[in-house]
Amino acid sequence: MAEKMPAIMKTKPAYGAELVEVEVPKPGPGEVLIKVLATSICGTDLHIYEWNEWAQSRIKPPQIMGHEVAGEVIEVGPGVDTIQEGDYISAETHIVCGKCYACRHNRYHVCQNTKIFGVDMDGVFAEYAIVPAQNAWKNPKDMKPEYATLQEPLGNAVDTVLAGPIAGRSTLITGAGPLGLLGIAVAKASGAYPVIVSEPSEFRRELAKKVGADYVVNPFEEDPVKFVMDVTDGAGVEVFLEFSGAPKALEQGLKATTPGGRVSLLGLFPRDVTLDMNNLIIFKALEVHGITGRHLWETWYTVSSLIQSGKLNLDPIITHKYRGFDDFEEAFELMRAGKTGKVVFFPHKG
Ligand SMILES: NC(=O)C1=CN([C@@H]2O[C@H](COP(=O)(O)OP(=O)(O)OC[C@H]3O[C@@H](n4cnc5c(N)ncnc54)[C@H](O)[C@@H]3O)[C@@H](O)[C@H]2O)C=CC1
Ligand SMILES: CC(=O)[C@H](N)C(=O)O
Ligand SMILES: [Zn+2]
Ligand SMILES: [Zn+2]
Repeated sequence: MAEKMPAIMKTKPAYGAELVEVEVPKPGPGEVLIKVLATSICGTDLHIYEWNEWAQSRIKPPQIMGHEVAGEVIEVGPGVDTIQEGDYISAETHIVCGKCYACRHNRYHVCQNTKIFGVDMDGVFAEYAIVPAQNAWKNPKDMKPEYATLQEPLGNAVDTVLAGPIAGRSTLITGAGPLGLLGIAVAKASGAYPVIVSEPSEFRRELAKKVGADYVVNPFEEDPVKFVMDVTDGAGVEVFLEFSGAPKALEQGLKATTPGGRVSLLGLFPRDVTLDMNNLIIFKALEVHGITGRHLWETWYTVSSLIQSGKLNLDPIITHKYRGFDDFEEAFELMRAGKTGKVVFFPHKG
């Protein structure tokens, strides 16, 4: 194995990132070293790349970026007995403390001391990477690396879609970015019908259709509430899944949800949102879920089984594949421009 490797690093507190040569790291106690077989870009990586306000408050350059991954374990650190050399793993990115009030109630997804790799420490946009053994998830050997790396964001989508009954339920999804597209795949694999998607980008509406959306609507040209009422004979949808983080989409979705229906909110809003709570939520007796991270480890079992079932239509979502990191700037800029679904790197060129 080489002693040096290329890595996409946030080198400076400014826009962008650099492809640099760094030492291949050694696994410390409780850690494993993986050969990265596939790694994908998350919206959070874009925020770090763009150096937005959140990134400025959280990231401490220089740091290797990236957290969605699939790889083969090539070395285990001292004290690791759950993972072995040769295991094919993905990783939960939230490193939880196991000791706080939330953890002691098995609510690891809201651990108050969560650290995230690729955010609070070096990440996986490299040929080799360190993963804490407690965060490793073993994959079946025949799972394609480009699917295995998507399990972490798929976990967000699974928790959003499956927070309540979905089979046979009319469903509105607002936002068909990478996460909304994964949400469509999960909703369709789980038997939702009809799945209506509201998304302003034509490119992403087309992707939504390829993934399996039954209807798509452009909320900037047509009223999505009327659209939903027409499709559902005036009833509104049973399930509203918010994946856009757009305040207007939230309001429209709540209006389009049938009284007594279920709402799951994953999208993060850029500012405080003002809503007519009485008429949009309380008098409609809506069941509202906030969604964050993934349930450990229940969500990972569901995600892995869904992929293995062959029922998740992931191929149209993976719009860009890169061998090596040489074109990483193109990948980031395309994603920033909304011209991608999921972007996957295969770091090893050979
Ligand atoms: N709660 C959590 O744990 C997590 C939340 N997120 C959030 O999930 C959301 C989705 O993530 P990505 O797909 O990566 O984001 P994205 O920004 O790529 O996708 C959002 C999509 O919403 C669309 N959109 C904008 N205005 C709209 C409107 N009025 N109606 C309908 N669609 C509209 C955009 O065109 C875009 O395609 C983001 O807000 C992100 O911050 C991401 C990861 C974890
Ligand atoms: C911070 C992240 O981007 C991560 N995917 C998460 O689920 O929290
Ligand atoms: Zn992420
Ligand atoms: Zn905790």
